[in-house]
Amino acid sequence: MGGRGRSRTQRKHFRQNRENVWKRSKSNDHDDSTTIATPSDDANNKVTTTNANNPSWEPFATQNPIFDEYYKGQEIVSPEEWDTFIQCLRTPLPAAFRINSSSQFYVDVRLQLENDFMKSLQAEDTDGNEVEPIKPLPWYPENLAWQSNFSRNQLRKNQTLARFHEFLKLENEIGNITRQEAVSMVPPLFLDVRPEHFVLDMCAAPGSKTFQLLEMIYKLTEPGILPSGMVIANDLDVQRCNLLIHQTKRMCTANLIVTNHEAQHFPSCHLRNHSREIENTKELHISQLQFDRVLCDVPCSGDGTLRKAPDIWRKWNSGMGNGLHGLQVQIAMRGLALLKVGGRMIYSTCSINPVENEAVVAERVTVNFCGIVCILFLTCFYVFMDAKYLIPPKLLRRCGGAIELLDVSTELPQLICRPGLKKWKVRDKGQWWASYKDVPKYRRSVVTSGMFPSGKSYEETSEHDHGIETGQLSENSDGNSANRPQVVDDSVAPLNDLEAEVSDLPLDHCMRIVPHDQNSGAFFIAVFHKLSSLPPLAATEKKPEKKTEDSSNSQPQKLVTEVKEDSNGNDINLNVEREVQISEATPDGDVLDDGMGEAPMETDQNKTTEENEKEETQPSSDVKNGANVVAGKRKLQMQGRWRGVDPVIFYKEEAVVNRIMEFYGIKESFPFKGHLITRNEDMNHVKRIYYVSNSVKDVLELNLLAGQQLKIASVGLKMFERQSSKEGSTAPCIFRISSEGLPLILPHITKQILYASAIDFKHLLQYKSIKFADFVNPDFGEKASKLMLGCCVVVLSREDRVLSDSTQEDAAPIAIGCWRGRTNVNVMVTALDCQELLGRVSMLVATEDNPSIPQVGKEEMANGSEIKEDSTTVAPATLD
Ligand SMILES: C[S@@+](CC[C@H](N)C(=O)[O-])C[C@H]1O[C@@H](n2cnc3c(N)ncnc32)[C@H](O)[C@@H]1O
Repeated sequence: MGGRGRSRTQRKHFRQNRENVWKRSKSNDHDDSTTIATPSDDANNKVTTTNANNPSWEPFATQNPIFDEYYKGQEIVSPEEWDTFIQCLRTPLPAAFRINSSSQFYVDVRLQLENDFMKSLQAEDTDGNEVEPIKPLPWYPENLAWQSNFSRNQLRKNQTLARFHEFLKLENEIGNITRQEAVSMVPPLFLDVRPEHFVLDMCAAPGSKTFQLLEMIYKLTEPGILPSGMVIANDLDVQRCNLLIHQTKRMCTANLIVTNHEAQHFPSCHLRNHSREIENTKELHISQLQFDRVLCDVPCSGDGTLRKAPDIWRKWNSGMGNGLHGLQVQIAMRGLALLKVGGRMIYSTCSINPVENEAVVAERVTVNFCGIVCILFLTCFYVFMDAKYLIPPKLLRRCGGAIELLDVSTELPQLICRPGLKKWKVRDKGQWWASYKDVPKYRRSVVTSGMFPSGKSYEETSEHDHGIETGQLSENSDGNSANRPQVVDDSVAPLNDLEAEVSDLPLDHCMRIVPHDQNSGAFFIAVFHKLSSLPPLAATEKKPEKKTEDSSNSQPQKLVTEVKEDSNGNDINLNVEREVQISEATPDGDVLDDGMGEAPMETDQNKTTEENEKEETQPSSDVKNGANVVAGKRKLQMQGRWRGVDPVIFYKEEAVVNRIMEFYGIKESFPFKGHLITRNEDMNHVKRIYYVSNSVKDVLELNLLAGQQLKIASVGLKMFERQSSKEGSTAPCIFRISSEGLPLILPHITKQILYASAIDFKHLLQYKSIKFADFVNPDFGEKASKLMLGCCVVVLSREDRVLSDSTQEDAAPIAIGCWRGRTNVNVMVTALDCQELLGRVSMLVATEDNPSIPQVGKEEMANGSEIKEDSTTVAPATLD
């Protein structure tokens, strides 16, 4: 599992993804500046920084007076700390990365970091610089997360650093490490995920946290055994979803479904209205989607990532947070509805703004789900209706008690977190508002009561002082009319001396990470525990939010089949096809305007899942012959009601499945039949067969019965691929085992396996194709010649593996997929993976007892620059 089998397309996506890529070094220094953050280059503490995304190489301005005014006003840090805080925000972020604990070689990678790089760098004089070049993040378990912090200058002068840099790039490409901002690694650590959990990651792209969640699900599972839990990773944005799919492919997991929904409308596939189907389906294990754990890492203004994305300095204004508050509440409340009683949910943002953080939490804690729905309802119509006709929020607070806010700050004692704020103000159009009662009527569609610490509605706070309503003008401290519609320039408004409301909720249980505490980005985390079912929702018709005057940049979206559900995620009304116009005050995205626009719900992705997955070891051939292509154009695929998405079909071609089982000698004990799916309706031209875990199978079956409510972008582990070469099609079994699927199926197959000595295994990796007669061990060649024509698996013989302290006795076998041709054995692994495996195997077996094996290990591992990125194809079209 993990670390193998990535396509060229996938690697390209990695490189394009700012969050997750270690870019290959170029001779250009500017490019290097994005490769590794270089705080010490900012020697003069100038308020500028360079960025490769800036085409003119103009430095970014790293200051914004409105930002300063806003956060000073919010007292985000004490006045004494302000200078340290703001200076820290202006320096680039140290690079951080995680070792993928699902990778076969993760222990070796960690040892290399601890024993080789860290010690060597400590021993060397790194240019007299006091910055520690690499160190494990003290709060991350098992030394699996690291931070590196050195300058281009140091990199140029220090050979160990240069070697380390190459090592990072290679390991990232291979999938053994993932680049991820340090603070972004925190939320999953508080989620307490166990292997049996059903986990929902509501806003998951590009997938850094999904990857962590999957690692947690897989923790402690034996090779070849799947955990009983699963992860559903959802994101609204199709392009970002694709990044997520490529990112998580490195996990080689059968326990993941990637979906493409608005999180606030995520379906629960409840079968209450389908009792007939339930009766017919005796084996259905679940009748509704409910989750043990929910991660709600919502879209936010992203100002906590200023050190990584300095372009935000220029764009930042206080309207960003205000505009996102409503959406954040909706997503979080949907998460709570889908959470099982007893479950845990995390709400997190990479924003510093209390309106996006504590205010969202307060809204939920105060009134819980039922209350929020009603508050949203009130908010939508406040502008139209007199408050006296609406349900008083005092009543709504009685719904409280179903959710508690946990204090988990002691769970990671080494992580420096500050308690959440209990008081803040709201700023809108250059005005500060301390209480909702002060907000003029014409702004109450934008500034809602839930944004304030008390969460009190107009009725509650105004004490019937309806001056504004009756047209009396009130004046703010500057003598301006507070309720007269006026355009106030955000940059010139004075900081009002208002006394902020103080929340009486335990918002100090929330955790704020500020940059200067541990040289990191900023983050906000709140942990919820669901104590009991949420009160049933009154028959409230959810209506589209009124388009506010701030929503000029929102896109109307077509939402098909909005499934109405009550507060516990039960469907109220299924299969109602209608169109709703949704408008949001600001576009979403983790960092606003990140160049990835919001995708409409119905997208014609124009490509099938199969087409999207570029062939790894053979040219694409059979798509053209498939039924999907009509008169040169692809017919639009349909997944239930979702247009433009490939269907998910259980693969039940009895003859083919039996042939595969027979050819590889798949053990009866392995749950095989019923676990295979394809994304192609034309069974004669299926190119790939995917394997799904029990848990994913259950969800897919439920989804089918519930009318395909889930819009599934990706599911299953690619287990078999059709071998479409001439020779391949004459083999007894035309489906070869894919490199992703090999670790899972290997313990369960009994045929087509060869055990190679270290020298023959290495020769295979080096030469890729070897004639039977040319193996060092003639016995191996003979055994190979006796296998059936077609796919086979070559396993490094255990006797030839030197098990060091780091490699446990029960370590997973090292194996590669090959093709037994008429005269040769051919390796079917990408060139990059061959190179990396060669290095690892060399380290494992190159000993004094084995002097014939060249000592290529360490150099090959570190010398990533010698590896040609494009040399992916190793299995020749003609296999012999
Ligand atoms: C902060 S990012 C998530 C980062 C991600 N959790 C990770 O660790 O890699 C927020 C994500 O929310 C997505 N998003 C925005 N609006 C959404 C919505 N209404 N429903 C679901 N996802 C949404 C964006 O496309 C973006 O990928």
